[in-house]
Amino acid sequence: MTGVETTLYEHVGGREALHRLVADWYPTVLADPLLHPLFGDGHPEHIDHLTAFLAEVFGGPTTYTDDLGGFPALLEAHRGKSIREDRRQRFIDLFLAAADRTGLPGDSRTRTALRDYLDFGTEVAVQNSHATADTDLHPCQEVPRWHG
Ligand code: HEM
Repeated sequence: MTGVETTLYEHVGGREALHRLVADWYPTVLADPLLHPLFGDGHPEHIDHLTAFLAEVFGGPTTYTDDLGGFPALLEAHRGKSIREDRRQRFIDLFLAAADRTGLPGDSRTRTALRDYLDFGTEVAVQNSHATADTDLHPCQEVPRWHG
């Protein structure tokens, strides 16, 4: 967006705010009857991995790409999961609820970016989760950078 000086990452409160959000969201995913069958009892490292991924998407440090496997790791995580639309929507709803609970800024820059990115990112995850060949994969083949 023209004239905006800060990255989205800085604008939303940096790693601390994103970590707070993901750490609040993850237990609600594990406790959710619709999502539990997919996530099982979870993996504690998921919180740090998703935090790093979102930080990178929003213009923060590139830790996910540099140290955590980058886009190939993300692809691998969703491969074969056959994510259904109702589960995709629940994933988003729980994320937005956690954003409210943890006090992520309520301004339109933050909320528009969050909603738009979640719509996009979950579409990518869903498509890739159904792919049986590389040609079925979503065309976005890298960690996206979301400018808002
Ligand atoms: C914005 C959309 C999404 C993003 C950014 C995202 C990101 C991630 C990341 C970073 C990981 C961990 C990979 C690693 O360990 O490096 C992961 C794993 C996973 N994701 Fe997603 N994801 C998205 C959407 C979804 C959706 C919609 C579902 C299902 C409803 C889903 C289900 C899973 C599952 C089941 C795992 C494995 C978790 C585990 O190891 O315990 N993801 N995702």
